[in-house]
Amino acid sequence: MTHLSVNLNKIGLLRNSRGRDYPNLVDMAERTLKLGAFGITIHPRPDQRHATYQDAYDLKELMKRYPEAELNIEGFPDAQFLSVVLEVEPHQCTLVPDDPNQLTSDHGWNVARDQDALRPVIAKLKEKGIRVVLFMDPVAENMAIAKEVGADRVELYTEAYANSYGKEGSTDVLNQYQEAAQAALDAGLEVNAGHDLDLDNVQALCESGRIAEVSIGHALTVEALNYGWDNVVKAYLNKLA
Ligand SMILES: CC(=O)[C@@H](O)[C@H](O)COP(=O)(O)O
Ligand SMILES: NCC(=O)COP(=O)(O)O
Repeated sequence: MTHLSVNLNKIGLLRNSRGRDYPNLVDMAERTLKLGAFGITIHPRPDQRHATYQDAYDLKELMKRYPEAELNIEGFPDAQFLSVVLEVEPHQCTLVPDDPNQLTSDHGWNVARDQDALRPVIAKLKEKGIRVVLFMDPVAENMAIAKEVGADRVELYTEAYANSYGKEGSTDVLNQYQEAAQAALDAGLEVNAGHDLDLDNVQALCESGRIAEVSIGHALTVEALNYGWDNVVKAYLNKLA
């Protein structure tokens, strides 16, 4: 079974569009946990275009009432992000090598190049008991160094998989992800996955049993416009059971 962590960035985007607390992100998080989701993910970016740093504190309070569930905070480890994460102490922190001006996340870490910067950051997070995940492209050869710099898990960046799904050559792409996942497991890492996953493509990625957790937000929110939030969350849970 693969755990579902629902990314609420797009709920934050909708909320911020009117400068009011509607929809309330914490209410949506609680609704999602009550439906059976394993966790909640937010990715506060420096411009706080959607999820905010305050959301992290507010969700931390919510999670105290759901001890079985997890909070995952994703982001680039700049000083502000790290200060918030070290205060909030989420169950999991996923480090993403995003530039502040990127539209969205679109690449994984170059751990070999960035290892000197990553090591102390990872160590500081782990001192607080936070599980540390590195957002990575699906390259099997890069998994050992992710372990070596101290990560507990990798999150496979799945946009390429999503783009290939249902098209010619999709099996080769899926095999690349499975090989990268196996290499991570062989290195002593657990494996998460995320970005552009949806109700159509998620099951084929996860049925091998290698993926511990998927974090899904954008497509889930769009699908909810068509089928309803509760129905979509339950549909993901069925696909991942
Ligand atoms: C790291 C990743 O792929 C996603 O978690 C990211 O949170 C998407 O960010 P946006 O919601 O800003 O597109
Ligand atoms: N880490 C992936 C995530 O949290 C959500 O990505 P997406 O489903 O919004 O593309």
